Amino acid sequence: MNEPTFKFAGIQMLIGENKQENIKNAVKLIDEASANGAVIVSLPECFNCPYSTGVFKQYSESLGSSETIDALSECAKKNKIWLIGGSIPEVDKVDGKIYNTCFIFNPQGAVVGRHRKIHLFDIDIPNKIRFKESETLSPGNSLTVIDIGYCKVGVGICYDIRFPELAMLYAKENCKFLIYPGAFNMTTGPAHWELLQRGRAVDNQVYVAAISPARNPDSTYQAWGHSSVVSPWGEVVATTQHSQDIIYTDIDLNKVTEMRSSIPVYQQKRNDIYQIINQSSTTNNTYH
Ligand SMILES: O=C(O)CCC(=O)C(=O)O
Repeated sequence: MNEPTFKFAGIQMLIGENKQENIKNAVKLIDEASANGAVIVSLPECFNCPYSTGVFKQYSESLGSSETIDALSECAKKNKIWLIGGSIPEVDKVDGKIYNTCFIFNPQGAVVGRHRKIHLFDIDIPNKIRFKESETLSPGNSLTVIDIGYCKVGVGICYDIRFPELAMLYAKENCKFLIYPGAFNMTTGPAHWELLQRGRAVDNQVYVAAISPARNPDSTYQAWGHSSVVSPWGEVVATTQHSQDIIYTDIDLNKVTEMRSSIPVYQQKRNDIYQIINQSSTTNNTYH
């Protein structure tokens, strides 16, 4: 077996209220990750604004007139890397709706993917946390698969990780690496963040990365942090605490092949008694 290995970096950055400062910090950390050999880098969810439904509209931008997208494009091109652009509040120029969107850039700086969060984070855990993204956001309707040359990568945003069907569809599309920019909190983070990553990784025999903002004591939303990467075997192969940091992992695709040949669940699935079907109506390669 001689599959390629490539270096991934996850940027656990501190996010504040100043959009320009957030963009500047993101670019500085991506430059550092690239200088350290990363060929694919991911930012966290909502990296250019506070994570709060009340401000998404104010911070939102559209493709074609976006200082954030322009800066990421330039940064991907300068460093010649694949860049999973965390997410930003995106306003659609045609329907005016706001989405929680991850733009993805190739090493030439072109936008090659746009993942609009499919599952909105609407939860209410009494006396702990209530959050309703649907108060201001609309859900996306399509899967996002990017071929980075080494392998195909499937992208989800935060709450999307709770839905095993999405990860299963990505595995069915032969993705070997799933990346979830996310921002779990102090209630669900300790309970479910690592568990969900390990579950998605073992079920689908893929690498899984989940990349969080650093915890900002001044923020109304306290992010759990603990950005991590999990191997197809279910081991946490990179992680950190809650401060600003960059995590690095060598993604070794031999591990995917080994796992798939030693425990061949894919050949053993009982498609005669169950099926998982991609019913998304839109393709994800036209953007406006
Ligand atoms: O699923 C969770 O517990 C947290 C999800 C979340 O914070 C998000 O979708 O932004």
